[in-house]
Amino acid sequence: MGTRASLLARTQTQLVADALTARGAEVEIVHITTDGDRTQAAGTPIPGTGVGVFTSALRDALLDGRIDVAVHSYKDLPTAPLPGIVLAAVPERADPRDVLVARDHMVLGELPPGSVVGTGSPRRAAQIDALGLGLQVVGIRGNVETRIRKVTDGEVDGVVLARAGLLRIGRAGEATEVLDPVQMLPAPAQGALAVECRVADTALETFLRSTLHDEATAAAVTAERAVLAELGSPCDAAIGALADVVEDLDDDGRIVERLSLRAFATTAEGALVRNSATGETKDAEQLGRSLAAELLADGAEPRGATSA
Ligand SMILES: NCc1[nH]cc(CCC(=O)O)c1CC(=O)O
Repeated sequence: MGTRASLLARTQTQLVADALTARGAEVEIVHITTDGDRTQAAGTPIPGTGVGVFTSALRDALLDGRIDVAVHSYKDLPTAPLPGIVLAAVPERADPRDVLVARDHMVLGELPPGSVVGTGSPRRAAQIDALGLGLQVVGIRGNVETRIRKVTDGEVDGVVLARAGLLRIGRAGEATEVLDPVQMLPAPAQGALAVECRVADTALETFLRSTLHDEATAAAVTAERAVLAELGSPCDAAIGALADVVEDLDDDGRIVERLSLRAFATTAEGALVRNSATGETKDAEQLGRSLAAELLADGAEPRGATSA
């Protein structure tokens, strides 16, 4: 198995490795350095887009046989499938919500106007602006530990991070507020992992799927990513989406599972447009696509139109 060298990536890979080992697999983990890690370490911004910079080196290693299994943060993967590689399993997702880590134990509403919130995510920045609290958003980069340190060091008053990442590295207790998705919709597939192998390794694919795959997570993430595929790309798009599997009653009064999906995107002027829909879990992809179409009809900026 290959992993990036960051604490979060290593922890996520170990989580999957442990599950495979428990089922009798022999696992060796190798570290792969990505362009994203290199540019991040050098402190240079990744121009325009971060799409795939963290995931492409792992996929290269998979394709050329240095590794057999790659574990990605699903939300960092480009939406287009890559020939030769198959998504073998989507394990049960961790908490998809974002959290605030702020100075003096403050929640968002307690930060005085003018307070500086650090995030490199256009999605988080757009939603913080939309709260109208007078907070100032500054772009920051670096791994999770680096970003928390910017609060401790007083460089910023707060940062917004994925709760799943903090949970995995054992630092969820440092969050000062868990942000409600009504205020802060997470990135599509946030908190979920994507476990990939080569298309040709069908026995390995079957093993990974039977050991790791979670259908409810996969349905939710499929709907969320379908919104993204229609409207933008990971990292550079101010797009949020969150699907929950909920219980509903069908026409005969029987309990059925349905997907409840909410999403937002931004107009060319930077205003938020939000919408929501529910559908059957088996139609997850279609549910996401039609919600994206509604967002476009509501004025969301179409894919590729953005210059910033
Ligand atoms: N963009 C980086 C990234 N990719 C995955 C996670 C956290 C884990 C996850 O969301 O699955 C993070 C850090 C963050 O957004 O705070």
